[in-house]
Amino acid sequence: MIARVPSAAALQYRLCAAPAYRISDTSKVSARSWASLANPASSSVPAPNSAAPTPKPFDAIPSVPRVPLLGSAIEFGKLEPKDTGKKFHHVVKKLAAKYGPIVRLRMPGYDRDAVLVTDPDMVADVHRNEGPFPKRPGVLTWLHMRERRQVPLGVVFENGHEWKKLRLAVQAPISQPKNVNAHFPAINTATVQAMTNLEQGLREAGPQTLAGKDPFVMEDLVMRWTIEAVSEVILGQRLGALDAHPNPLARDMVRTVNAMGETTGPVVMLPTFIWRNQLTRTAREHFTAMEEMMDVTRTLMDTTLTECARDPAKLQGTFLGHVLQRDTSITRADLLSTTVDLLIAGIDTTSRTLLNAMNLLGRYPSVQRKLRDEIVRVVGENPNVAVDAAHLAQFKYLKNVIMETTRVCAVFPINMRFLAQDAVVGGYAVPRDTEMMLGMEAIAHNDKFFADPDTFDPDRWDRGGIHPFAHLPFGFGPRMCVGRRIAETEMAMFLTHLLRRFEIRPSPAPDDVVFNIVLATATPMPLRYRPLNGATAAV
Ligand code: HEM
Repeated sequence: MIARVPSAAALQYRLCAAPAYRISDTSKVSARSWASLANPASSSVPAPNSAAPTPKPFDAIPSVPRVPLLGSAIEFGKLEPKDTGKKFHHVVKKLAAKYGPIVRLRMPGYDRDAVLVTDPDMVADVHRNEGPFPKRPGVLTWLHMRERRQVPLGVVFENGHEWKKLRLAVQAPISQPKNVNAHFPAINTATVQAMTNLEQGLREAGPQTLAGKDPFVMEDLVMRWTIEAVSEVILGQRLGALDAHPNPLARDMVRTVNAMGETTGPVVMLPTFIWRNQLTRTAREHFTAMEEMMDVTRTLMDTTLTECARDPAKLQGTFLGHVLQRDTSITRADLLSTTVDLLIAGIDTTSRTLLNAMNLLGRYPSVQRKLRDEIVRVVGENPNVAVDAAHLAQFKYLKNVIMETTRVCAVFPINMRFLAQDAVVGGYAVPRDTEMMLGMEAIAHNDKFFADPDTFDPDRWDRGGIHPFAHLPFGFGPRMCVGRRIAETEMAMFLTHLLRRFEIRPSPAPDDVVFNIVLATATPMPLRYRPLNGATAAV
């Protein structure tokens, strides 16, 4: 049966005035959280449009050539000859330019076609047909590793009822406001420590760096800060990732998250038998990194649980505590896989978005000034004043800055879904279970959907007129990012502290961005800082 779904163009394009974000009853995830500016007003499906034209057949969708084993990789390589896997976001844009906004292709290792869409109306068509248990394909190498180790797939890769069970277990502790707000003091303290580390780092790097003339490499510090914040929420304790001699487990985590990021793109472009048998160095490094991430998390979890057996109060309000106290259906193995998922999904995404935000704020001094003015108005000038939930609720421009950062510099170039039912997508009949690739980054950079798309213009989110499915940085529907509230809180907290202590000096745009699970700069993000007058002394 074809579900006739009217074009999303029929929806009202509303931004800030949108009523509470409503998702299917199967998910109790966040009501519209404070940074959710561009979420569609509702995910409910409008009444079918009986006047819709008969859909064109699936086979009429433009198709990318493919060969056995390699799928469409040869055509991908022609479009983007160098580092094709690492530049898959460019491939997506070039496919859209060559074949149009809907195209069939085959990923290496797959025996079925996927459909790539790069039009917000079609993204809406897909989400309206994702069903109450939205299904997303996994990364084949990650699935293989978990199957080999006989551990469950975890909340990111599980599907169906098993996913729902894990999702419900995760959701309350990490997305309900009262639970996230409970971690504010610890995240605040970690952020102050990160600011102290930054100032010390600038001093140690020399007067040119302290004066904001030479760049400062910030990746490691931001990543360690994110680990500190996420581990507070998940494990109920700070790891000491920001200490002068960081906890070795935190160091291992930075290393393995980076290695997983760097190796996934190239390895998934290889024929399956090559990575399965680990015939290349990158494939070997990839599997080693995944194994290590699992081992580090197991050690952390075991240590936490042993400590908490002695002092159960420690786990109060944390993800682990919540699951252990209330949910007997979650096994220890489920807990391990899902904790790995939360750490992987929560570290690189947030730290990359912050690095992007800082580079953009340096390049757009008037935006930075306007943001600092708002921060000082809401929290005050004294950098020692802690930031709390009431402050965050008052920010308006900060929300726009984060939203615009995720648009200009997305961390995920594509999102994925399987259709839950036969559907009409972009006027074509697409059968259920078809794998749909949503080219969100290509849409965000298309001047058809965003005026002057390369310009960092946070005010555009107040002007309205943006298609509600044109920018979904945290995804959409019951399967949208479960860590959104934590991510928003962390980023707001970090920028609020940073801009009260430092000026971000102008730097060039990063010249090379690669697909390392998330989009990341190939070399350190160009960033320069200068402490504001006397602001740092009292930390
Ligand atoms: C700026 C930061 C972040 C961005 C841009 C981001 C973005 C996303 C996106 C686009 C998805 C896919 C949603 C969909 O399929 O509709 C996702 C899923 C997910 N994210 Fe995030 N995320 C961020 C931070 C976090 C954090 C901090 C955590 C956890 C602490 C987290 C945990 C997850 C998990 C577990 C999923 C899978 C949810 C599921 O399949 O049910 N994310 N994220």
